[in-house]
Amino acid sequence: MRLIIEENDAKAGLWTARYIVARIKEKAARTDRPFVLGLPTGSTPVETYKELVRLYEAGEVSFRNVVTFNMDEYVGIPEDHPESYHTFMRKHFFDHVDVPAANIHILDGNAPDLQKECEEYERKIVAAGGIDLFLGGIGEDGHIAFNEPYSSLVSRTRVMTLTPETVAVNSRFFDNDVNKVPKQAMSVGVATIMDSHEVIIQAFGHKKARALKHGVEGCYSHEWTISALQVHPAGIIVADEAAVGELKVSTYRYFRELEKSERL
Ligand SMILES: O=P(O)(O)OC[C@H]1O[C@](O)(CO)[C@@H](O)[C@@H]1O
Repeated sequence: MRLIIEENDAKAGLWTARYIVARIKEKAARTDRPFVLGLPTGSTPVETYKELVRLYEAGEVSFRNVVTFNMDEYVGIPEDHPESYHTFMRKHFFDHVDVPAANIHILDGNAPDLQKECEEYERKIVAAGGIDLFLGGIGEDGHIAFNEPYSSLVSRTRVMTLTPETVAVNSRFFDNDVNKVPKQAMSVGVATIMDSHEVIIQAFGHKKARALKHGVEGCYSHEWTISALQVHPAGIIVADEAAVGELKVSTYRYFRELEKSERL
């Protein structure tokens, strides 16, 4: 696992966006096959999307040959609801870049058969050749996508019941009213994410520090689903200084030194 520590979320967003662009270009240079990108929503990736849009507008990258799979969506709210992940993605990314509509995949939280929708999503990922790079964030309880604590670490896309903690945290997007927050979501599983060739998890702010500590220094455990990244061959955590605030000094220094030597 690599741990990239940047001063703040804006710098971490730049690092991540540039890394993604480099990967897209690298694949384009060796094959015509599309780059398959897993994408998150939430406040965490906003700076990354801003930079990806900026790089697109500057002519540094095209998303014409990129296929996307979003990690999750609420169950039961209209697709055009201001807080649906469909709306989020259009607002922050898809409306500003050249990714073809046919290449975009987001789970349908209103599908007549949710289970079937989840199974088809897994099949579509396989048909696309698997995910090259999955970008994600973490919840304060260490969840990745909506894989709440005690989710199976070999889970696949399915309907999840959100914990009261996640409902409370997400109520900030629903007039601070927990009753307005959907109680269920569809989410890729931990194994869906871990099957990706590369995984980048972003963590910003002190509110994520406990989750990050468990993810980096804790045991591989379903209690903190972020810990699954420990067994991924190419996992990267991109954090700001606040999010690494609970790490041991020795852990912090080790990862810092590692990155210095990687750059040599
Ligand atoms: O970036 P935020 O808003 O803190 O949200 C964190 C996490 O919540 C989710 O949006 C949903 O669980 C994840 O996809 C994300 O990683």
